[in-house]
Amino acid sequence: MTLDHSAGATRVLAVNGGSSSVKFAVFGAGDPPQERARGKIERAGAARAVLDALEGQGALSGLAGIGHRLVHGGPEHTAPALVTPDLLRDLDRLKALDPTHLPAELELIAAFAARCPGVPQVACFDTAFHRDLPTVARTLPIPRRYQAQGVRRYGFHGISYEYLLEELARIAGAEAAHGRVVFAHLGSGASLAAVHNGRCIDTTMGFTPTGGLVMGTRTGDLDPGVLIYFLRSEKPSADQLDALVNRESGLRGISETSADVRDLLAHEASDPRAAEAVAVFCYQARKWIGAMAAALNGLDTLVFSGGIGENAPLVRARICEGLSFFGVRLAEERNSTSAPIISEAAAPVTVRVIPTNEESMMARSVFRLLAKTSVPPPQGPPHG
Ligand SMILES: Nc1ncnc2c1ncn2[C@@H]1O[C@H](COP(=O)(O)OP(=O)(O)O)[C@@H](O)[C@H]1O
Ligand SMILES: CC(=O)OP(=O)(O)O
Ligand SMILES: [Mg+2]
Repeated sequence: MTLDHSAGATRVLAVNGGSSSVKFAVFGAGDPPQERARGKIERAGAARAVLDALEGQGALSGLAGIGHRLVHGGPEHTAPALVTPDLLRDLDRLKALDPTHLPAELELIAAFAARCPGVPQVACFDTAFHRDLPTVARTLPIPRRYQAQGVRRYGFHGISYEYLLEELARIAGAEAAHGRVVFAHLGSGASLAAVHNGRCIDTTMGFTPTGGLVMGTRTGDLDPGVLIYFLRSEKPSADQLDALVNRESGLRGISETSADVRDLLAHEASDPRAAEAVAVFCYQARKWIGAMAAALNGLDTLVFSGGIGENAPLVRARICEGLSFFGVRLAEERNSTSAPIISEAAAPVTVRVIPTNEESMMARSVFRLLAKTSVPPPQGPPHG
């Protein structure tokens, strides 16, 4: 990638540390921020390797700020926040809530602090979008004393949802964005959010990103009795149980071959296990969309996003197949090309495909926070 290193360039780097890869993008100032470069480091391994790769691509010079996706903010962190020693101490205590994402994300922040001293870092929380979940949606039916420990439903993918909501307002207008909207973020992690008047009123993931809809390698919601059965029959350790529900299950577990919907679609004609995995995914997504629409007392807009939602017309068609009873009707041709609107013109529910951009949302948050707190950009001429 090539970056504009001209003097005075104000750039923000957004780092999206996922469960299996690190995505990053560099943005110049603007509303929306202007994307200058982007990349993805697969199976990133160590934080140092990520930093070396970014440095090699010139992404670390002349930065005014760095935004990080933090999957979990716990009950207290409900807005993007400047990274400080206090915040880091606090987040360290939250690691147990999401061992799949949080430790690696904190490691990245530490590595950036060492490599880019003086550049402010901003933590953007996936849970923040869901901060106003109504009590009925956030309460877990377990003894009340656990609430004090923060054991409740949080919801995730919030950076993506915030971006999609802003995009929906930009593309379709404020009225549509304030209507009853279900966002379907279907990637290797997958969830849905029910949003009305810009407020998230329910979502499928709960206490951790393991909950809700079946995913690439995660179970989604599981009858707790299944875990009790495993605990008694196989006596797994906590780590083994974690690996079972987060890495060995979902589409990978059902198909016994792959967590990737592309592979499963390619083999569904010849391998019934692949066909079953895709069928379970589509069936569950349909059921959950129905549940979210019930929480909203109806549906005006359905938005597909994420790697699967943006790129798999067949999956979208199968999900929507059984939803015609409440007005979801796809236009086959538009769906096959992943057009911005894929529903029939006269259908009561407008179905859209909006590519998500968590990095852009993070950059927006960093620019906004830097403007508000007037943290001075690092001095010295840009290099690289
Ligand atoms: N053309 C495609 N057809 C079907 N599925 C796709 C396609 N492209 C990507 N995907 C799915 O999207 C998933 C990745 O989605 P993405 O949102 O990038 O995930 P994450 O950010 O969680 O790593 C892949 O595992 C794959 O299943
Ligand atoms: C929150 C979450 O599940 O993130 P990802 O889909 O990136 O794994
Ligand atoms: Mg993702």
